[in-house]
Amino acid sequence: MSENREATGRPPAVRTLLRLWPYLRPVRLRMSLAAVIAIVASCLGLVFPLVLKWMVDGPIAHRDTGGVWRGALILLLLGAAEAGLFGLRRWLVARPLAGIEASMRADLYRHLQRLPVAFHDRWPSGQLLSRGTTDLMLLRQFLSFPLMFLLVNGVTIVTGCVILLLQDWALGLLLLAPAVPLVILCSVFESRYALVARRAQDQVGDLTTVVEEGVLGIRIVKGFGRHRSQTQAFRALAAKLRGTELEKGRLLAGIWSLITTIPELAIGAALVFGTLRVADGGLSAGTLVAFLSTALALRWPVESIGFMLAMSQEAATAAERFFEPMDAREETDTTEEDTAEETNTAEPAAAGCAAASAEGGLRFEGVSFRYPDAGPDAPAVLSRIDLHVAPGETMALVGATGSGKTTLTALVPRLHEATSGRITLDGEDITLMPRARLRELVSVAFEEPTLFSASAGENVLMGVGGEAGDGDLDRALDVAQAGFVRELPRSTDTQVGEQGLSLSGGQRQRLALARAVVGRPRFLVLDDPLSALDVHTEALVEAALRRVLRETTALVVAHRPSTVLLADRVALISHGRVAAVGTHQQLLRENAEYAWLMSGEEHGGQAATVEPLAAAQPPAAAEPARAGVGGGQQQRAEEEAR
Ligand SMILES: Nc1ncnc2c1ncn2[C@@H]1O[C@H](COP(=O)(O)OP(=O)(O)OP(=O)(O)O)[C@@H](O)[C@H]1O
Repeated sequence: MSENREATGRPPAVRTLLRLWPYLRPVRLRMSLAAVIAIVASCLGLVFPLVLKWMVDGPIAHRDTGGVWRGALILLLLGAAEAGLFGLRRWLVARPLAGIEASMRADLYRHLQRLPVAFHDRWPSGQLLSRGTTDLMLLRQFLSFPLMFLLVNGVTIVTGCVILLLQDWALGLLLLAPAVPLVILCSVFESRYALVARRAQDQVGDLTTVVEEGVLGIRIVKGFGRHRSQTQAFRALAAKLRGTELEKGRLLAGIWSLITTIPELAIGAALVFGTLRVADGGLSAGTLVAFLSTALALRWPVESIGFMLAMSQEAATAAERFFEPMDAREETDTTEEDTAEETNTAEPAAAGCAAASAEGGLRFEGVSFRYPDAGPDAPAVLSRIDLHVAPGETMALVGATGSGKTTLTALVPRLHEATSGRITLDGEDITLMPRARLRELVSVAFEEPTLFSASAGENVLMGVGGEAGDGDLDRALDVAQAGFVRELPRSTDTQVGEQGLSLSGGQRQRLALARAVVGRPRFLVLDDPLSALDVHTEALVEAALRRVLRETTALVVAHRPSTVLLADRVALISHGRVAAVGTHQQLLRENAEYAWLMSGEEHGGQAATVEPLAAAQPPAAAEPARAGVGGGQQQRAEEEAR
């Protein structure tokens, strides 16, 4: 990831940094005031040499002790004022900068939530994580320090140079001569450092991804004894990052030594030249002292330019990385207005399907789909799907692994957008509906149940957006046979831990199912939601689900016959097309592929000889071994790895 980006053209650092203006705008007055205060404080430092000149040529030359004390007092007051003003600047910027960082982070998070699933399929989560943490921290540091001090030090250097030239133009020119090579060196350094800084920050993102995967996949890592290879992969990335950081260090050391040495040589030359002129009587000792003190006072502003340029480059890189995901287009209609509109217009999902028109139910009309990152020449995952699930009907989707069942279900809540064709809910095109309304109408539960670091109850109630009462929670838990929650130490208030990993797979699946049904959705999309349950629990969940399915229009991906028996009709998906639609019995009799899929036989088995399953049989008893398609491609890959 990191290497590719270096090759691409980058906008100039200044242009990237200017994009931060909308965040700075609200605090511009406070920041400007802080900058003025810092400039005054910094220029006060240049008054010290002038006081020294006055002391050397005046009270010290005339042995006036009172004058020396007065000079010392002035120096003390100047020092106190300088320190006080710098402290005031710090106080002025601390609060607005923390605010800017917080609002940028909030914007990024809000935006990520609204980006399409296709975006998240492409982007490693560690990259996003590092942009929301490390990069924003770098930006805050930049706004707090280099942004202001490049200006402050610039003004101080210009003022100091004017003072130097006014004191003695010949010495002044001698001292300023290195400015030209320094500017050239700085610009070369800047362009080199920009590339290395980008590489380092991308590598931090890659490293974060590896750490995250290692932590989340700890069971697989341990289960397959992969900790060594994981550690090696981590070490390799960490070594790469270390190399890049060392490269940064080398560049910084190079520019720092040049920025320090060249002015020091100029000061040395000015000292020799100035001393000769004092000896000749062409220059007063006080003027030479003042000149050299001014030159020394300018050392820090000049020397600091090197690392402030480095920090600015890192900030430009951080801003570029921040705006990359921010520039990605959000799902088009997920706006606040939609939410408001939805609140006003959406009928309660609990209204059931009574209002369904003749066009009602869920309808796919000539729907095709190709994953956006698959490329234009890749074959479509779904081709010309025509399917109608009547109001109140449950349709099972059956098909071999990779045939496109999950993809088809993902199109209903618009997790992906159909490439062509249209999908309607009760006659209404889903692309014309506000997403918030669509997602209230449609509830989903996926095979891989995702839970959040919240209480079990909160996880379930996510399915209704927080307006449900205890009755709904209890009903949903009963339907999903998730009564185990009540046995937990703090009942439904028990925290389920990160991603619900403190629960078993079956328990997580039941909570995810409870979340899907708690809002009594009009349309229910279930992607093999019972796969992790033992046969007894599955039979209980199915019995309860049957009642829920009577009140809703449902699309259920099914791998095993017992789940298929929940459905009124079955659609067989084969290579991204609807190969057949009918009842379970019909398809068993008439469709060899379906019969084979339901038989659980190895590929090549005699599909035609498969005994049809009796629909009247109780689900658990009707179930043979899990159908051959059960685990999916990922699971198969894991088995192969084993
Ligand atoms: N994000 C993605 N980007 C590109 N291709 C994808 C993506 N997700 C799935 N695919 C591909 O789309 C095809 C259909 O996948 P899908 O998950 O819909 O199959 P499925 O029928 O649900 O399989 P299973 O029964 O194993 O869950 C597969 O070839 C898969 O490799």
